[in-house]
Amino acid sequence: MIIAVDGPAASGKGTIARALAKRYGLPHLDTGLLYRAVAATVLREELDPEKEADAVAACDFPDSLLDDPWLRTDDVGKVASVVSAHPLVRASLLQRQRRFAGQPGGAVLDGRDIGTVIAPDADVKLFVKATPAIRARRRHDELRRNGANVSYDRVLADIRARDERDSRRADAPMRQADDAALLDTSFLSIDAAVQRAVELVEARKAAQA
Ligand SMILES: Nc1ncnc2c1ncn2[C@@H]1O[C@H](COP(=O)(O)OP(=O)(O)OP(=O)(O)O)[C@@H](O)[C@H]1O
Ligand SMILES: Nc1ccn([C@@H]2O[C@H](COP(=O)(O)O)[C@@H](O)[C@H]2O)c(=O)n1
Repeated sequence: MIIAVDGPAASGKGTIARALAKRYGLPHLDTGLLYRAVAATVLREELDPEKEADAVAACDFPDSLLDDPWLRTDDVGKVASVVSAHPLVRASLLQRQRRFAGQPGGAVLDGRDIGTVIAPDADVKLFVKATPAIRARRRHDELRRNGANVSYDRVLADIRARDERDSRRADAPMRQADDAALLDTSFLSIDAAVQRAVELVEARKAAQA
């Protein structure tokens, strides 16, 4: 079974994807990490994220980079959203994601274009959303827990800018696939959001049986 989980930054899609992977015994890929690894390489090598050729050169990163906690920071996330708009960067990361999705038994992938581009034939597609203010609150809390000294207003502005870039780019913009179930986590606890996701997966499985 392939489960595609898409949605904007800090909507809770990673939390839900990890929980679904555990529940159904499937491997999980956080595809945002791949774009973050490209961004981190661009930053480390002092390349220009706006230049497609520079970003493409950064796609050849070592797998070990994916474990670097630096990738999870907001600064890297912002640059990830810039490099991810280049079609040649997306093309360079496409096969890796498709191979992961296509492994025997299936997989859970979360990102922005899983249900639309990476795995358009996924058995189950979820689009996870929450209001920008609630997402900013969650991300701000998370950053503060991790020791970052950043204001809520700055986090909200970053989230809005990232939404804008991710949904307006020409190639593989973030959007809900026509056949994806919408899961609004704005007023759900983590447990309730995961429970709802499981219900949606079970409903989709039953409809396909
Ligand atoms: N339903 C929820 N209620 C409260 N907090 C939540 C909920 N879902 C997730 N969170 C928290 O919000 C933060 C962002 O969640 P998560 O990392 O799953 O989002 P994401 O959509 O994968 O973000 P990104 O695209 O930036 O990787 C985390 O600190 C997580 O614990
Ligand atoms: N399938 C995807 C996944 C991510 N992106 C881009 O990467 C940025 C960081 O992603 P996170 O999920 O780790 O926040 C994101 O803002 C997107 O620009 C993507 O394009 N496609």
